[in-house]
Amino acid sequence: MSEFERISEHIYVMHAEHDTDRPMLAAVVGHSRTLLIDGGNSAAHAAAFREYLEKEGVRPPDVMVLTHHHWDHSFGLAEWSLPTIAQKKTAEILRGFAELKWNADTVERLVAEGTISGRTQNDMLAEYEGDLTRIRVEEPNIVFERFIDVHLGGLTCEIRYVGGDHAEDSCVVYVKEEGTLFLGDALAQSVYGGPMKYTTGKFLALLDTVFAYGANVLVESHGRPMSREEFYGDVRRYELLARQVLRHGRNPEAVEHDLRAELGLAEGEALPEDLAEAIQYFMNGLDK
Ligand SMILES: O=c1ccn([C@@H]2O[C@H](COP(=O)(O)O)[C@@H](O)[C@H]2O)c(=O)[nH]1
Repeated sequence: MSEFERISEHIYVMHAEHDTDRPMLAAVVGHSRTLLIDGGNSAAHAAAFREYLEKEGVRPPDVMVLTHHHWDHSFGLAEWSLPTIAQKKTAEILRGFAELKWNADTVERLVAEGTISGRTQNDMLAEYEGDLTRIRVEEPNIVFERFIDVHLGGLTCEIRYVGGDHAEDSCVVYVKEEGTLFLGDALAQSVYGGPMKYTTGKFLALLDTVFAYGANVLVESHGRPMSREEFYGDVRRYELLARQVLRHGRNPEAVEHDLRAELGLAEGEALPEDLAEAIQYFMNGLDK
């Protein structure tokens, strides 16, 4: 069941849906322009958000930005017929995807070569109801390298390339006057091209970048909007973990031991599952 919400005076969202891996879509509405953040994973996903915005009487999007190239954020692009802003690498990757003839064999080949995962293949099959020939990919047409600002009338969205493990082209979008930072999936581990990983240096540098905004609300594409306090509380656990990995290197037992002490876990109390997985991702990210 799709869930829509006006999260502030100027920001409307369609929340993430996990069944077919639909990320959050957002519309940032200024006096003279509306910016759409991400295009969705399919025409159906895009249409659901557009219909909600119409129903709410919101000024329709004038321009879109992609947070990164992954299918779930970009394959709905064609449905919107909008000027689309993307980082240079995002545009390059989607140009390559746009040239493909999409069908089950193409997706099978992309899985075999590690460009996407078997889980993505399943998510695509679910979203496109088994017919992968319905996939349409379009290339973005406004390309930037490091920063671009979008003025919406009384609101400025600062788009910034940050990279990271999840996708080499990840960007964040800061709605300055609202103090709201859209993180896309920038803080997540890698998902394609081998075992999932976090690279300690990249992760800690990214956290510094994120903290420097001093945002009041932080939004991850597959999560719920969080207050600064909630977000810092959650991500701080990963920061502590990354610092233990810097200290102990390829010694997961020592990492876990000291992390448990820092988190104040009692003897016999289980390490939260997400952190146990993340230890493995950080180990995978260490140089061989
Ligand atoms: O652990 C995971 C998480 C996700 N995937 C697949 O990758 C794509 C892109 O990742 P996002 O975090 O959703 O952007 C996602 O649609 C899943 O199909 C994965 O293989 N393993």
